[in-house]
This record gives sequence, structure tokens and C-alpha cells, in this order.
Amino acid sequence: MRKVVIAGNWKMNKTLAEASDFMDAVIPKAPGGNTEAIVCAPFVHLPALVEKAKGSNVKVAAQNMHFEESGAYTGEVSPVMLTDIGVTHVVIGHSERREYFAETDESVNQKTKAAFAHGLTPIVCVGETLEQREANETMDVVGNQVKKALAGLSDEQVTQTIVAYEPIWAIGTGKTASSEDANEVCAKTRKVIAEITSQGIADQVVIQYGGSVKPANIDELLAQSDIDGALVGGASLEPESFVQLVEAGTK
Ligand SMILES: O=C(CO)COP(=O)(O)O
Repeated sequence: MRKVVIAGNWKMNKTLAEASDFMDAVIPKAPGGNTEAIVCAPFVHLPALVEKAKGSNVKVAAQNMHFEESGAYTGEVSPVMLTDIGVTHVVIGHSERREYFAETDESVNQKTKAAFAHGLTPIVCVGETLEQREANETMDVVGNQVKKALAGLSDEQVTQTIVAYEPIWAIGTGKTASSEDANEVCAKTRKVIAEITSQGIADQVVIQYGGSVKPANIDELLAQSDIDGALVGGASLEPESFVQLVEAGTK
């Protein structure tokens, strides 16, 4: 059975009490097996959530980090700090960070390398704008982002990278790419990874789709040949909905 990774990206939501309640509700129901459940939480909640998740089937991720280990970077959090408290995954290059916080393909690559240097698994986000899609530039944009993000990684590191394809026009809009369209980009993304490594390596990479994923469309998305999971925003905020998404991975 293939590995499925369902990650809930809470973005800038939830108080500590709400985050704790969520974990209390989800942990007993997280199925494990072939499906990995990851909660991507705001920095301030990470220590408490890691503590709660110990011994469970839920992993805890940061939504960003700096690539340096330490230094004069006011307001930033380093990979050393994340591993020190037991965080295992980190989201890198989310389109909201690229758009509002000046993340570039270069910083995404630096952060991806830094994640591996510190034993963190990166969830690297890529995706095109509506304008780019309408201009038929989707694969140029996504292929380029993937190549730049993975530049300089060993084959072993590439196999461990989780790539999240999130078309920007489908994020938080209720517009999901059709499963076939999403799969087409994910399949082509895998081809790009095969070109820079090998087919054998590319076949092992977990490629997620993200953008208005919800319990009502997860089955269809996961039934596609090249979609190995989902990175979910809005529908990951409620325990019931998140558990349904994770359970879909086990079907
Ligand atoms: O950006 C996303 C996850 O990282 C997708 O968000 P939505 O699921 O709310 O569209």
C-alpha cells in the first residue's frame, strides 16, 4: 500500500487552548498505518503540541523557519530550535510566504537544505497563479520551482522531500482544481523530479495536492495516480473534518 501524507496547515489560527483541544480530539482517532497525519501549527503552540503528540500517530510541523542555525534575525525561528523541541516536519515556501513575506526560490532552496541538515522533513510548496495558468505557464512555473527547491539535494534527500502542489487560485477560494487537472500537474512534477534524479527516486517522492481540499473531495483526489496526500488549510481546523481526511488515506 502506498504511503499517504495528510497535513493540516492551520496558518495563523487557533489559541493554545483551541490547539490543545484539537489534539485531544484527533489523537485517539488518528489511524496510523500507511497514512501519516501532520499538524502544521503556529510556532508558539509547537512545544505543547509535540508533548501531546508523543507516542501517537500525529506528527507536528512548523509552518516556516529560517535557514540559519542562529544569529541576528529578529523574529525568526531556526531549524535547531525546531528539532530541539521535537518538531519533525516543516512547511517551506507556502505561496502565502512567497507572496507576503518575500520568500524566493532561492530562500526555499536554502531552507530545504537546512531542514535536511537538521533532520527535519520539508514539505515544499509550489504552485501557479491564475494568470500563469491561463497563460499556459503552469508546468514551466511549477517545474522551475521544483527544480530550484531541490537543487543540491542528495537523491536520498529528494526521496524524503514532501512536495505540495498548491495552485494559488485554489487556496481558500472553494475552487478545487479538478482531480484530473491536479493529477496532471502532480504527474508532470514527478517527471521533472525524475529528470533531475531518476524515475526510481521520483516514484518514492510523496506529492500532495492542496487547495480547497475537504472531506467531500479527498477520495477522488487520492484515487489519482500521482496524488499521495493533501496539504489542507480550512478543512483541517476542525477535528472531525481532519480525522475524515486522514481516514480517507487508509481506504
Ligand atoms: O494553503 C493551503 C494549505 O497550505 C490550502 O488552503 P485551503 O485548504 O483553505 O484552500
